[in-house]
Amino acid sequence: MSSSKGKGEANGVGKAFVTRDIDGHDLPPSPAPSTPRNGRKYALATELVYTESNDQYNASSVPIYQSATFKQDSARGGEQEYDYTRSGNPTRTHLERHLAKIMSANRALVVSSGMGCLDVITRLLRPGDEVVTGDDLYGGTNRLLKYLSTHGGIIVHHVDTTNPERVREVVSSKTAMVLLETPTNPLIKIVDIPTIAGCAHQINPSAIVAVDNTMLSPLLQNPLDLGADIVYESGTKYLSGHHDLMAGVIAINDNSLGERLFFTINASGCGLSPFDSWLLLRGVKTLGVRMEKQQANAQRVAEFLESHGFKVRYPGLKSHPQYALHWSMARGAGAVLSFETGDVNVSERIVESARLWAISVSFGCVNSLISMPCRMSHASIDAKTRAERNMPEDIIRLCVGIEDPEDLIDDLSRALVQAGAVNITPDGFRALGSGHVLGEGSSSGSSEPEESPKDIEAVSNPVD
Ligand SMILES: Cc1ncc(COP(=O)(O)O)c(C=O)c1O
Ligand SMILES: N[C@@H](CCSC[C@H](N)C(=O)O)C(=O)O
Repeated sequence: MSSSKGKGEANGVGKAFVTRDIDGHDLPPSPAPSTPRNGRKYALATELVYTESNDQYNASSVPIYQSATFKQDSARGGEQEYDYTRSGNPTRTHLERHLAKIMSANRALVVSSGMGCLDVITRLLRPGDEVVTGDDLYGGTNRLLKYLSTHGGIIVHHVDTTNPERVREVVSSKTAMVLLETPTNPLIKIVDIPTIAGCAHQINPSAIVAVDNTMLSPLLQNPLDLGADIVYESGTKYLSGHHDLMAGVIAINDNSLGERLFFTINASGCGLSPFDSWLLLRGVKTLGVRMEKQQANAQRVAEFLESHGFKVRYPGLKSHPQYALHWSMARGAGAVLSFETGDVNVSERIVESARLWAISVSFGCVNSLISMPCRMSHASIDAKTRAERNMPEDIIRLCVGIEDPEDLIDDLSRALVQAGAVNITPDGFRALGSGHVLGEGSSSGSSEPEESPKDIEAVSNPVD
C-alpha cells in the first residue's frame, strides 16, 4: 500500500518545520547545492551517507526484501520490475544505484564476492583472446587467470605494468582485455592507469581495460575517470569495513557492456543476496570516517617502521619510488602497507608475536591485521612463480584499522623486539635485516625522519 503523504510530510509536521525558526519566523532559503560533480549533488563524504528512499513508509534504513520470488499481477510475464531475486531485488537495486553514484559510474552491479566480479568480467572473453596483466597481482586473481589459460583457451601475458613501455610491447589487436591492479597487493606498486588505458585503446580500440580498485575504494580513486572501461572491487574490504560479509561491485559507464555483464550475473546466479546488500549499504555509509582514520593510522605506522630502518612499501611515504604517480591518480594512500625484515623466520616471529594485530587475510576492516602474503593471501601462486616475480618471502603485510595508533605502534614495537628483528641501542632500535628504505639512493628517496620521543619510549618499555 502506498503512502498518501508527500515527501517531507510523512513525519506529520509538514514543511513549516523546516522553513521556520523556533520563533516562527521564516528562514532564508537553503543555499543552492554545490556544483554537481560526476552527476553527484554533494561532496563524496555526504553522498556516502545520503540515500534517496522511495520506501512506502519513508523508512530511514532501506528495507531488506528477503523474498526469492514476487507475486505477479498477470500471467503475461515481463510486466513487473521484479519477478525473482536472482534477476533483481529492490534492496540490491537500491545498493547498486547508490554505488553507481559513489563510483562515478552510469551503472553498478553487485555480486557475491570480489572474485565473483572477475569471473563475470572474464566471461566477456572468448577462447583465443589475449589478456595483458601485471606480475604482482592478488593471489586469487592470478589463480583465476591461470585457470582460464589452462582450461579456457585464454592467453594471459603477465608483464611489469609499472612500466607502460612493457605493456605497449605486448598489447596487440588480439588483446581483448588489459587487467590492472593499483596499488598492487602486496608489493604496493603503482600502475599508470591513464597511460596504459590510452595505449591499449590506441592499439586496439575494442580492448577492455578493467581495473581492480579494491586497495583504495572509490573514496580514493576512480579508475573510470582515468580511462578504464570497467572498475571492480571486493566489497568484502573497505566498502563494507567490518568483515561481516563477502561482496563484489562492478561499475561501468557503457550501457551495452553493462547489459552483457548483467546477463552473466543473472544467468550464472551470482547476484548479491538481499541481506548482504543491506549490510553493504550500511557499511558504505561510514566509509569516509573509517578511511580517514585508517589512513592516518597507516601513515603513522609506516613512518614509525621506516624511521627504524625497515624497507616499507606505502604510497603515503615520500620514499615510495612512484609517490608522484600515485598522487596524480588518487586522493589518498589507503591503509595497506608492507615491509621486509630480510629473514623469513624473523618475519614469522614478528607476525606471531603481535597481539593487537590479528593474523588474518583480508584488509579494509576497522580492526588491524598482520599477515605473511607468501604463505597466506598469495599462497596460491607457486613458490617458483613468486621468486620469478621478485616477491620477497619475508614480506609482512599490515592492514591498518581504526584503533588508537599508539596502541598499534606499541604492539608492533613489542613484536619487533620479541622477534629479534631489531638492534636495541641506548637511543632506540634499528632494523637488523634489510636496513634500508624503498627507493634509497634514488632521487625520490627521502632522508629518514628523526626518531620521535614516543618512538624511544616505545622501545625502552617494549614489553607490557
Ligand atoms: C586486490 C583484490 N582483489 C580482489 C579480491 C577478491 O575479493 P573477495 O575476497 O571478496 O573475493 C581480493 C581479496 O580477496 C583482493 O585483495
Ligand atoms: N584462502 C583464500 C585467501 C584469501 S586472501 C584475501 C584477500 N584478498 C587478501 O589479500 O588478504 C583464497 O585462497 O582465496
